[in-house]
Formats: sequence, structure tokens, C-alpha cells
Amino acid sequence: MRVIMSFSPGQRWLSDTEVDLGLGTVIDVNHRNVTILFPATGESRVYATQTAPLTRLALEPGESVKSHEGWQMQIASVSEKQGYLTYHGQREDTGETVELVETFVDHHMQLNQPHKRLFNAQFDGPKWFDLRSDCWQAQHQYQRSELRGFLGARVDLIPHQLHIASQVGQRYAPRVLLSDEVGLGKTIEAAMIIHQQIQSGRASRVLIIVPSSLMHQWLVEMLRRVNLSFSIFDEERCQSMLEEGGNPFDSEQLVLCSLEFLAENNGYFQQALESEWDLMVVDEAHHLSWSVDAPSDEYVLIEQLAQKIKGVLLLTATPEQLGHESHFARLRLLDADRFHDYQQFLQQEEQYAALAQAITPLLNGEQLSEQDKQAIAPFVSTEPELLDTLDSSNQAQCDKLIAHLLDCHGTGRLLFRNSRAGISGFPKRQLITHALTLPDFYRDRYEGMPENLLVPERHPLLLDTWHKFDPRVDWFIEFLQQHKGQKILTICTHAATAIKLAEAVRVNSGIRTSVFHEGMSIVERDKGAAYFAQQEDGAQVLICSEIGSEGRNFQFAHHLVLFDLPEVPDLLEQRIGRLDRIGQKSDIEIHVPYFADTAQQVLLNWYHQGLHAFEHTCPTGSAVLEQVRTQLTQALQAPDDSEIQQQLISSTAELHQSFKQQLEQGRDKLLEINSSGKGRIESFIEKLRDADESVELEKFMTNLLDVIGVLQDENDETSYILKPTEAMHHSLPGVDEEGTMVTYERETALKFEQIQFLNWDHPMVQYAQDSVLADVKGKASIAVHQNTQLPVGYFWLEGVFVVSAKAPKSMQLQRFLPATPIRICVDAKGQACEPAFKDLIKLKFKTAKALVSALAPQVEKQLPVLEALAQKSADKVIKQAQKSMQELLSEELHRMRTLQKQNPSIRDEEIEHLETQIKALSQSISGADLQFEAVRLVVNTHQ
Ligand SMILES: Nc1ncnc2c1ncn2[C@@H]1O[C@H](COP(=O)(O)OP(=O)(O)OP(=O)(O)O)[C@@H](O)[C@H]1O
Repeated sequence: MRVIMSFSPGQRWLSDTEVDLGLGTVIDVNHRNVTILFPATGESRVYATQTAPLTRLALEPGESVKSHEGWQMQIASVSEKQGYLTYHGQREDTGETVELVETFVDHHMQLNQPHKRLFNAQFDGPKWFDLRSDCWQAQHQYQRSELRGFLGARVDLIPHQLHIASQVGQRYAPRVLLSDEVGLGKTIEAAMIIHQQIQSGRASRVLIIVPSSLMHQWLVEMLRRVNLSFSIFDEERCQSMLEEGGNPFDSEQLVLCSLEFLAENNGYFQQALESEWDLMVVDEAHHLSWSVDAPSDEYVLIEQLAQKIKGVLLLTATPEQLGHESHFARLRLLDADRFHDYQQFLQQEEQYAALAQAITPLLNGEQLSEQDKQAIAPFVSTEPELLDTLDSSNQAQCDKLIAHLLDCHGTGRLLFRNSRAGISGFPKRQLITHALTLPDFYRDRYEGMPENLLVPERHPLLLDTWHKFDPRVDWFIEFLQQHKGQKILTICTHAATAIKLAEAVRVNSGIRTSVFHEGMSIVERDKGAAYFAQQEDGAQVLICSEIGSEGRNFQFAHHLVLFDLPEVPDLLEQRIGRLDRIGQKSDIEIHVPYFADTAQQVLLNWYHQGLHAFEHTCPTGSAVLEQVRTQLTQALQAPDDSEIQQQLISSTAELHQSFKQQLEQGRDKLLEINSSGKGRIESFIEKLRDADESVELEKFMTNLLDVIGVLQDENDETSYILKPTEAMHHSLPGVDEEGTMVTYERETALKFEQIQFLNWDHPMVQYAQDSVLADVKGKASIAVHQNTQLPVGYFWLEGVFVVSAKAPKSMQLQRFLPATPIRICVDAKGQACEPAFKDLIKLKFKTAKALVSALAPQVEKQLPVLEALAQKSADKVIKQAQKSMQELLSEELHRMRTLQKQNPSIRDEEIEHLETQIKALSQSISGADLQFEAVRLVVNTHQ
């Protein structure tokens, strides 16, 4: 087979990365993309023409080819006309001279049968046969591995994240709300879920929608964490694609765009809606505000997409930022049937709260009272024995009951929320206040409007000048000078404030300053943030407007200046969350400059003394604000009235305590256990750690790269530099001419981002194996072996066979019957034996050819023996696959049906999918076939 790269409809191509798709046909091509249909699996793929991981099926004389009518021919010659190959030769059945245009090649054709290559003298050295066999074995193990999709994430193994990713990633069309507290890793969880969905074939087209300020960060996180390369879709990109015609959104599999972009461009939004997606991810989903009468535009837009797209992940750290009703509405996006009535939702929440309270003794290792049992009983009506025979001192029984309740818990399957309280290792937060005197020019202007002093610089007459007189500016500059060499993140509400403040710092101090606000383009914002992140010669201070308070990673700094305070507690939490996030190594100092005895101090006291919101996360903030809103407004209007202030603080503190207690006792405990995975995820993490420590991959890849001709130089103790050599058959994507640094160690990969983290999930590892298997190298091989006990010319015939079945990827056939290699060896007498050859020697071509000719009649006699033995093993493999599929999926189906009676969040669609899957898989497995993949003739010698 030769390699040719230019596309025309009807040509036949093979996927290098998804070998099991079978033989594909080009059905559409333009100068940017090519669409290939793989009839054997019924799937099609769109690839960029420049980088398509495809190999043209171009057979050569001596090989045999099967026509779509079923007859075979031996190829005598090949011609090419207008981009199409025509094979000339004789039919094997009738001897008739025929020609076959590639368009009519059978898509089930078995390619390059090994024994024919052997007899045609198309053989390779013994190492190629071993490499082929090893690649099949490695792929088989990988496809069966429960760690698939997890190994490749360049992340620390953090239990709650892995738990969520493993729970959600394995579902069919997951629809969940990820709402861990700020900075606990929702983006990472989403990345791992997407990665798993893609690796397992459950999803291939993914649309991520984020606020524009987070686009670049998502792009980078997806690439560096899970090697997924998303394409940014914005005005410019869509415009350029429109000129080519067609729907721009169809041109890529992984698309990232901003919510603002879709909201502002109805035309593009409609095209996004028309395109087919498997999974949609929406970050900062608290922006989607909703009420019965007035859903926001953004909500309506996402709702339309969510109605069409099967898998939906919504992310928000502050689900109740826009109120409880909006939280309900986001659940409604996930399952509109189940969450159709807000009042009913409130009632259900109460019931679950009662359940969580009743279960608390068990969680604390105590006995259940009769009253507790009564409260729990309705939730185990399908399996009452769980409660009736419960012995509270039997941990296994308690765990089983808790697991059942978690499954049944109303939002348990679609809502995940972890809090810092449940996770150790977070730094302390310390508030440092800086009281300043209100200058007269503000006091005079706000006579009678004291609440406007929260952001005094917003006065229309002061917009251009305030920074010249405002004492906060002098304080700020002095503060920066005192903290020379330390990174300071500063957040204020308005872009105009950020701009002026930055200007004042630059003019008056020369300190390196960067800004980040909505008036800047996305590229400018990213540049601003990168300048701040830069350690050497970077900006000391980044001054952000409120948009900088969301989602971004600034944990390399530990000083936060809040130049003003937001009026919503969740926004305060978002601001602090920029530094208080995974990866923060120091305690955090939160600095608040304020004008004493003004509304600013009222708000500061309210947050600090009432809600303790600076030094601790404040999950009660939104609920408390709803209750004290009027009181707070009054207090802001009367900063001098100590009685009003006192009342506000005490009622806030009281409510805060009581809500906190309610949360403590309420449903959140169940939710938290369900979200953290405590007690359930540890053994999985252990397996991941074992895989990290195993040297299997490194040994395998070192050999593979060596055989295919990639140079591997040691860079240091834990990393290598890979370079292509001229000996390479074809290039390996990811290995650059200048050298690519790789490591097999997670720790090194986490420390040095420029180094590729090689693991079984990594595209380079997969490409490398696929390229070996897509090639014909090693399909036929010959070698000599020295054994003086046996006669010269005695031989062994080794074969690699592969059992495989075809099914659409989404059926996940590979869980039960991945392509399974069977390696068989028979000796010259037709006896099965265990090959134990050491030091096989490669032969010169002429000698090898002569040997094959001499032994051909005897070898041909043993081929059916080899095949019969392989078929026997294959039958066992197929039977076992059928059995384990039936057992596992029937059990899962039973579980889902039982659960659905109690947990309405299990959708009919999920159950139907499972039923269809069982039927289709059973059919596919029964139709599995055995393919002869590679053969090696080993001949005995005495020299
Ligand atoms: N497992 C991990 N290994 C390494 N770094 C991690 C891991 N989890 C999270 N991080 C880092 O911690 C920071 C916070 O993670 P992430 O952005 O996913 O949190 P988030 O919950 O989405 O935050 P926000 O609520 O602010 O949107 C990021 O810098 C991320 O790269």
C-alpha cells in the first residue's frame, strides 16, 4: 500500500486514528474539509484536508482485492485516472481478466492478507511482527481499561474531581449542573468529562459556551489539561467561513464560542442551533437569569440549544447568585419534564431535607431512631429490606443503604456541589482593612445621597478627574510600593474606575500595571492577564473590572485589593475565588480601603461582621440578602445611625447562623457525600496511581519509537527529546523537526507545561500505534532461530488474529468486545506450541525469499491448522463478550428501572437508550469476525 494525499469523492481511505471504522469513502470535499463515510459502522467524519489522519487505500500488484459484488481478484497492475485507482488482474473464482475501480472495492474487505504477503515475498524483519502484535495487545488492554480517558488528564489526582468526572463521564448524554464552590475545579471536571466522552465515543461534537473573558483560558485549559484542541468561533471566523457557503459550525468537531457572541448575532446562533452537537458546556451559568414571565435572552438562547443537544453540562460556582428561582430554572434546562413547577420543586426540596436529616446518624456512625426510619422508609419502598434488616453496626449494610438513597436523592444525579468545608488543604483568608477619611469634594457632592458613596468616582462631573484627588489612589500607590516584588490583583466594579486607577498608578509611580476590563478585546484582555502572570518583567498589579472576578486563574498572587465592594455576596465570593483556588500556596490577604463612617464602611461591616464573608466562604449570602435587602438599603442611606447599623448586623448574623445550621442539617450533607465521592473513589485513585508508577508504557513506547525510527535523547532524568529521523516511514504527528520534549511522569508534566505528558490516552501514543497498525509493515515476517536439538529447516508458524465486531461508536462495543488479538503458534508438525524464541535473526531478502519458496508447500498445510486454533479461541472470546455484556447491561437496566420509580431525574430516554444498546450490541457481538492480521515464519538453523 502506498501513501497518496489528495481527495476526490468516491476514493477509499482508512482512518489512522480509528482503525475499527473500516474502509471509508470520500463523500464530500472542499478546499478546507473532507467528509468520509465509513459504511461498515455507518459513521461519517469531517476532517481538515491539510491534517486529516487518513491513509489512502492504494493496493499494489501482488495484493488481493475484493469487489462490492463479493468476488476477489489478484492485482496484476494498477492505473490511475482523474484521481481514481483502477486495479487490473484476474478473478480468483473464474480466472476472467477484470478491472476494478476503487469506488467498487468492498468496504468489508480484509486488507492485505498476511500469508499472501509472505508468499509474495512482501515480508519484514521479526521486530515488526512483534511490534504489530504488541500494538494490538496494548490497544486491547487500553480499550478495556476503566482508566481510559483519565490517564491522560494533566492534573493532580484530586478525589472530588475524579469522582464527578467518573460518575458523569460514563453516562450516556449526561445532563448535569457542576456547581462546586469557586475555584474547586469545575473547568477541570468538565475537561475530564468531555475527554472521557470523546475517548469512549459517546460524544464527538462538542460546543463550549463561555463568557468572552474566559474564552482563551478555556482554550488553553482544554489543550494543556486533556489535549483537546478547540476552535474559537467568533465574528471573524464565522464571516470567513460564510464566504465558502454552508454552516460554519459544521466545519469543526470541537467549538468554543462566547455567550455574548451568540446573543448578539442571531444568524450565527441559528446556525449553531442547526448544527448537530453531542454535548454542550455552558460556563458561568449563573448569568442565565430566569423568572416565569421574564426569562433573560441568554436563558432563552441556551434553552433552545439544551432542548436539541442531548448532553448538557452547566457550570456555576454560585448557583443562587440570581436567586433560588433562577437556580430552579437552570435545573429546568437540564430536565424540563422533571422541573416544570417551581412550587413543587420547593416541596420536594423540603422532603429531601427531611431525608438528609434522618440519615445523619448513619453518616456519623450512630443508630437510627424509629422516627428516622419512618422518614427514610418512603425512599426505599422499592427495596424495603435495605431498611428492615439494617444493622447499624454493619458498615457494608449502612453503605448500601446510603448508596441507594444517594441514587434516589432528587437532584443527586444532576447536581454536584463540593465545598471547601469538605476538602482540606485550602489557605487561610485574612481581611486587612484600611480606613481613610472622606474628602470634602465627595462629601459635598453626595449631600443627601450617602448610599452613592459606595462608588463616589461615578459622579458625572468627576469621571475624568476623581483619580487626581481621591485618597484611595494615594493609598493604593503607597500600598503597591510597600509590596514591591509581590503580585497584587485589584478588582473594582466598573471598567472606567479600573482605567483611571491604572493611569494614576502609571503616571505617579511608574509601577508596571496591567488592566482587564470589558472595553478591551479578548486578545487585549488575555495579553493584559499574561503580562500580570509573567514572573520576570511582568506587571506588579492587574486592575480588573468585575469581569476579572469570574473564572480566571490568578492563584500565583496572594494579595487581593478590593477597591470597592460589590453589592451581591456571590460576587464577593467570585472575586476572592480568583486567588482562593486550587494551587494557591500561601495564605491570602484581602485588602479593603474604605472611607470611614460612610456607606462603604456599612457594606464592609455587613460582609465582615454579619456574614464573615471575607475570611470564610459564604454559602448563605444570597439567602440572607433576600431577607435583609430593605434593611441594608436603609443602613447604606444612614451610615451615621448606629442603631440601624447595629440592627442590620445582628439580624444578618442571626440569619447567617440559622441558614448555616439549616444547610448543615439539610440536604447538603447528602449532596456533599454524593459530590465528594468519599469512600467510593479511593480505590479508583489507587489504580490511577499504580498506572502512573508502572513502567509498562515507557517500555512499550521506547521500543515502538525505536522501531519506527524516532530518535529519543534523554533530556534529564525524567524527560526525553524526540526527533524524527530519515528512517521513518511516515511522520508521527506531534514529533517536530526541532524536537519534542516528553515525559512519562505526571509530576514532571505538572511542573513543566512545555513538556508533553505521554500516557495511554495521549494522541501521540495512540497515533503511533495506529500508524503501525494501519501500515502493512510486519504483516508478514520471516526470521531464523537456532536450536541444535531440532533439524535444520524445522519451522514454526506464528499468527496474530484479531476478533472484532462493528457497531457505531456510541454503542461502546469496545467495553465488551474491543478488537481482541489472539496469538497462536504451531510447529512444522501442526502442533500448537508456546513460542519462546530468543534472539530471532533477520535474514537477507534473497535468502528469505528462497526459504519461503522452499517451505511454501509445508507452510500452506499448517495455515488451516493455525486458523482453526485461532477460531476456537475466538469463539470463546465472543461467547464471553456476549455473556458479560448481557450481565452488566441487564443489571444496569434493572437498576435504572428500579431507581426511576423513586428518582424522577432518571429520564426515559436513558432507559430506552440502554434497551436499544443491549439489542444492538448483542447483534454486533454475534456477527463478530476473525481477521488474520500477521504471520511470522521462524525457521530453525544450527549456525
Ligand atoms: N486537579 C487539578 N490539578 C491541577 N490544577 C488544578 C486541578 N484542579 C484545578 N486546578 C487549577 O485550579 C484552578 C481552579 O480550577 P478551575 O478553574 O477548574 O475551577 P473552577 O471551579 O472552574 O473555578 P471558578 O469557580 O472560578 O470558575 C485552575 O487554575 C486550575 O487549573
